[in-house]
Amino acid sequence: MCGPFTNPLPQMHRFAVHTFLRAQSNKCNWTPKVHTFCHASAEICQSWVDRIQGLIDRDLSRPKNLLVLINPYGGKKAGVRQWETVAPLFHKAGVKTKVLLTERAQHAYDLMAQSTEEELKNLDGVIVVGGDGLFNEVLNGLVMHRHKGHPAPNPERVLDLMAKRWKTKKRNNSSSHLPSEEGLRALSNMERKNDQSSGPSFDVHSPLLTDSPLESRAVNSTFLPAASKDVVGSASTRDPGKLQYSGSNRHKTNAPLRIGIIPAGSTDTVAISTTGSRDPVTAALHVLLGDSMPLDIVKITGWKKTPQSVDEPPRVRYAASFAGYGFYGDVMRESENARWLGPARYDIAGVKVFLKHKTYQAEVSYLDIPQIPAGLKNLTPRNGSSENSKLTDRAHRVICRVNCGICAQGMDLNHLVDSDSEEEELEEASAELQATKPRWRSLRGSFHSVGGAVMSCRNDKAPDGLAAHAHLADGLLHLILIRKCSRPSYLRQLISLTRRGADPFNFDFVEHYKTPVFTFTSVGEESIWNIDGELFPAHQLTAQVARGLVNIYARGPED
Ligand SMILES: Nc1ncnc2c1ncn2[C@@H]1O[C@H](COP(=O)(O)OP(=O)(O)OP(=O)(O)O)[C@@H](O)[C@H]1O
Repeated sequence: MCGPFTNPLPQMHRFAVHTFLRAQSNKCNWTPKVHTFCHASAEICQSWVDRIQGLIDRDLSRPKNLLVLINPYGGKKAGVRQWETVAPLFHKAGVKTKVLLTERAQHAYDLMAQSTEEELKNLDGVIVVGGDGLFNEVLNGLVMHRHKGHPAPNPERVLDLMAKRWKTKKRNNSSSHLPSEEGLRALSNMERKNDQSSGPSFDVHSPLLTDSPLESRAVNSTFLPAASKDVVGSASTRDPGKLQYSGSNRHKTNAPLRIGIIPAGSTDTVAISTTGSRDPVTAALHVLLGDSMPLDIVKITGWKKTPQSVDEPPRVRYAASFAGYGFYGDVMRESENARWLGPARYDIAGVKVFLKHKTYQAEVSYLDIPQIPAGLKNLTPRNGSSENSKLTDRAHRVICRVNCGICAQGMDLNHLVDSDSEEEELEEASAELQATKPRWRSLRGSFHSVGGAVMSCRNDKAPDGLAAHAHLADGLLHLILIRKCSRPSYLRQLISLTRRGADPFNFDFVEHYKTPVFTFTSVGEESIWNIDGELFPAHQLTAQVARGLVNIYARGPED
């Protein structure tokens, strides 16, 4: 805000400029700061005010019209209070807000899904005052019927074609790529014998997708420089009531619709992973300054709720942070029965599920991209050896922060996913070309958990996140497999997540791969998927990254 007022001392005139300060302890946490300027001449003061206001008004990335959705029952039921804390900032910045309290689960989803394109065009953004669940509802409501992505590869088809191609290759070429022992193990996996073994199985060149799993959607990946944008703005109004978009007489910015999140949930993973902070005022400042960045989203397709299900169409859900099976699904299922305990329900459910120490048989396939741009290159395992991949991964760990070079590279992996390539063609291709080809790899075993993290998934319990060096907009997710291990070993792994700087992948029962897509098939007793904190039963599942599918009011963590 900036505006002149008269000094009690007769000859001085002053005006105030509202901006913010970074906290010394954690520079991701911002506090509002007011600078006061004065001059003896009222005209000069006014000219400065006009000049600053003119610059603010010309910044089209700043929102003017927002829809605010508050979950009054999320987290510690502090949603309304959090909004009341930050609403004066929106008022000062002159941002119009339409505020709605959600009345039930799925309310936010319905509002977004039922909004017409015209209504959405008249909004600069949707602000979620709640947790990851509410964010997920808004995300799904916005993209479910609007996102025209590539069809999900069916897990069964991936496995069958891999087996078929491998058999063909073996018949045609006695000097197969694979050591015979490994190949035989892989083949026996494919034939679904009751194999309890663990370890990497086999790979087949050329993905089996009918189309690329990657989004080539042009994203607004302008990572806005902090310094030029840090004056908040001017007068505002709060406009509570029903959902009515004011289409006329408004100043539409040129930025795409963005989603903002004022954290008021139990875990607030999305807010912490995208801004580094759980502070509502910081979150509000990111919105008011017009911060903008694309965010990768995982499209989850589930087939068959149970192995027995028949004639069920596949179900789709989009996730912004994490899809986890086994331990993560069981904890979520257990905690849903104890919502009345508030955020403490996760701890209690976690202990209960940990003590049961269950494992689940599954087959997991992922697309290995052997050649990806510099900076990411060595993060992807190249030879299936988990030991090797762990070493390269540790050596090239890059945390996603504000102005992230990796996310800004504009990586387009579509050319790597060439479904027309015939196996023979590939055989003839140079070694160099072969090295650039994506390939499916498949694993089978008993897992405590199977997880896909598309962002770091930082939270209070895991300060570095489940996947500390996952990027917000690189088009890849982190596939994390926890194989069967002893209870004390698993406990050590879980504890490593709670310690800053520890390495939760440095265990011989943990496997970790970066990929744009993976498929999953359960082979025995079933757990349930936990997708951004919501339960999702699926016997078979595909997770594919849609690169930069949505834009958010954030710039990435500064720390
Ligand atoms: N008025 C309401 N009454 C009951 N449930 C609601 C209402 N509004 C929203 N919900 C549901 O509450 C769920 C959880 O909300 P939210 O994500 O805000 O809090 P949380 O689960 O405590 O936090 P987190 O997801 O960060 O752990 C949402 O998925 C939504 O379906």
